[in-house]
Amino acid sequence: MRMKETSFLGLDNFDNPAFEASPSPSTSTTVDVEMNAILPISPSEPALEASNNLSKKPLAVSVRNAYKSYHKGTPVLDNLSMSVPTGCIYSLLGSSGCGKSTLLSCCVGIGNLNQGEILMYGHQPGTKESGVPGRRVGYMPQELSLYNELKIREAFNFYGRIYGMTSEQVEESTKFLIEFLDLPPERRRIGTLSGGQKRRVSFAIALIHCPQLLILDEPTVGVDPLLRENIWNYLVRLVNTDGTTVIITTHYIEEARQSNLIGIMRRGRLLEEKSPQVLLDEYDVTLLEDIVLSLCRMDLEEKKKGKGGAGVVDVQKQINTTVQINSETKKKNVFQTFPDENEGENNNSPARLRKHSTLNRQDFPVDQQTSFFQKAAAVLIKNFIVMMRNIGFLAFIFFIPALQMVLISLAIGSDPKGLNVGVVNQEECDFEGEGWREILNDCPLSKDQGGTESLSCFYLAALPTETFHLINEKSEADALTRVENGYTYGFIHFPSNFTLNVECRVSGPTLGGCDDNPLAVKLGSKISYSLDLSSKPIGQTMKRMFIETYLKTMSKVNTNCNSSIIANILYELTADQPYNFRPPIYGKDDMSFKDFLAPSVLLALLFFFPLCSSGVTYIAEKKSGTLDRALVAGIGTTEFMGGYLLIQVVILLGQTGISFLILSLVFNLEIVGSVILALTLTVLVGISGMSAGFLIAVFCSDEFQAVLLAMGTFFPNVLLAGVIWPPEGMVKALQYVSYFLPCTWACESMRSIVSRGWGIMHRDVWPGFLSTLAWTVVYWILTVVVHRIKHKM
Ligand SMILES: Nc1ncnc2c1ncn2[C@@H]1O[C@H](COP(=O)(O)OP(=O)(O)OP(=O)(O)O)[C@@H](O)[C@H]1O
Repeated sequence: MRMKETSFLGLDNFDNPAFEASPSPSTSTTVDVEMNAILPISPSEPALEASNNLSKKPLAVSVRNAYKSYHKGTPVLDNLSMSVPTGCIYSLLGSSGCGKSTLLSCCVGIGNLNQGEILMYGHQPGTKESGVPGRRVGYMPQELSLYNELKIREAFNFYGRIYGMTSEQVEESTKFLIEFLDLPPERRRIGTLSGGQKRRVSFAIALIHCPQLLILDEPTVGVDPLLRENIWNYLVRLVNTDGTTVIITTHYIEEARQSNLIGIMRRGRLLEEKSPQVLLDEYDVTLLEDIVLSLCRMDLEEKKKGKGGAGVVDVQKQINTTVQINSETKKKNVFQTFPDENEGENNNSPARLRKHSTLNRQDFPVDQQTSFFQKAAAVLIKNFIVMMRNIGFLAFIFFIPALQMVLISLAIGSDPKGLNVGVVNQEECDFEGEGWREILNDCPLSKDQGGTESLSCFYLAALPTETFHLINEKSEADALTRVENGYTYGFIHFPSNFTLNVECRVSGPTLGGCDDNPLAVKLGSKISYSLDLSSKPIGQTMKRMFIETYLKTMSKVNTNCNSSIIANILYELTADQPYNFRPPIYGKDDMSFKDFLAPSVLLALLFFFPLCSSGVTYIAEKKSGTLDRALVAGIGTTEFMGGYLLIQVVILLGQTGISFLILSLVFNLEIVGSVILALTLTVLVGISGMSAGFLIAVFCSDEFQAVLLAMGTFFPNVLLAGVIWPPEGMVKALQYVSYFLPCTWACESMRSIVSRGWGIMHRDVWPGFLSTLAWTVVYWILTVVVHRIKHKM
């Protein structure tokens, strides 16, 4: 025989308009549970009367034909209907994984159904009228969902602020909850508490604002029996005196006797929804556990048989077996029914403790909303405390971009040093002898003037000692072997009579001693370089240095030889070329690659670090459940992220200031234009990076994924945005791609400010600001939209 699913309280008719608003669960679909032997016995009269009273109350929560599956897999909620009247304790029971937490998360609005409807006080969660999320509900998720860095009092303050409580109200509530739940002192940091203590703090947070609706996912796990008893007594009292509605899940089945209604779930369906007594009467058992245990057994058996849908096993048979086992092992109900709260109050009785707190629901009217600024301030203060608790990490975060800049400045852009270069000099010059560099003060062309008469010696002496380490070679063959063996980066060759040939070339054969063959003179006056150019930066440095030194040498010859005729001609011929570089309009003659790199790398770093930090922090909040909890408490996406944004901006200001200070003081980066403009652009780029981090975080469920994604975007951004090489050097197609990257315009703008001194109105400057702002807006819109879609809020 097929049995109708859950008839609410066992009754089919409801006079209450709230029930009429939605289809009666009694008319909902049937479950495929074969109840061969079940012939429910009529419940006792008092049980039925209690059920009748409940059915007259309006519904706090109404779920109709809920269907949900994760990733289009097996349904977690399968056509489930549930009705929770106001002012009652509703216990959701069922085996592990049957969908209890999923159902609760959909009720509070952090999960969403694929089909069906949930109404909270007659309205969909997420609407203002439902009051959920918001101060109407106190939610305790299954995970602890606590900020380990906060002290107990600070955690209470955080949620108190979200609910719009005054500090006196929070104080009063805190005092009561600490005493009632036997919590450690309020100054204890949550991270140092035991698992059970943390769970109690989590429970206390749900209670702090005396909510109208309490949704508690396994609040009594890890709590000792005495305290469990107190908690249940307290819940009963809340229901009886304040009219609070409580939905609770528990695996301590017998606890649920204290509830007014029990919903038994199995595989995403609600099999029963009745008062405990009605259930016990109907199934003719003494323990609720017997009913649930048998359902769990059925699950296990079906899993073994590989069955998918709801059971086809004989429930009554299962229950009978369970009862047999239970009666052998447990002669007595281990979980005593709690004493009435008014009977014999002991010192720890919640009824007595409750008298310490004068707070009540009227202090927090549901229709009064906490303002945006109050909520954002709550997040901001919480973030600030968390940040200050990790002071070492904070210092690291402050200095990390500056440290990276120091590394980059030390490692990139400077000329290579200590390069081994061989010298094959067939002219006389003992350049390894002592004091040979002093010849730089000589005139190499005239012995009369005390010169060496060796232009080669003069040239070698002028080569920068920091860059080159010269090694005397006997022959070109030896020098070549050393290059081939990797000892030297090349060698310089001077032919014999190099100086004479140079003079002959300048003054002609009249000088005397010159070769008659002009070609021989020409060849004899040439310096030859044989170089290892496999390393472009080293090869280019060597070439540049050799030519620059040659030009300098000739200029020195001219000066040192008192502008003798030959020296003059020599200088005219070699050093003074028919072109002229006037002083640079922007930049400097001796500008290094570092000067090009520093401003743009700083921007790239200050985009990347906030991106990672905001992304990872936000994901950590998501994973720990604190984000969901804050959302249920009434924090909106914008308020939550706004609170983060402000704190990140403070960090960003620190990072930017330190980086600029180090760059200009230690590495002499000269900012020609407005420093304020450069700083503003950097901070804007950082905010843009942070916003990109939030966007990444809404897509990723794991920090590792987020960091991988961030790194994946970092390199294209650095490579294509003109950070280390100007876009003009890229192939045309990539240049177009480059214009659509978040840092390209900003980098160009930054260079124009730093090296050219241009202002905001310049056509190369304002696009950097505009594109950064535009990207930030795009990130925020996408983040909020995706977040809302995911949470359906
Ligand atoms: N985010 C998720 N993605 C995929 N599957 C999920 C997700 N959350 C829950 N589930 C699956 O949905 C099913 C129901 O999970 P749920 O947490 O609602 O069960 P439960 O009844 O609360 O279990 P328990 O009593 O052990 O807490 C489980 O099979 C679980 O693996």
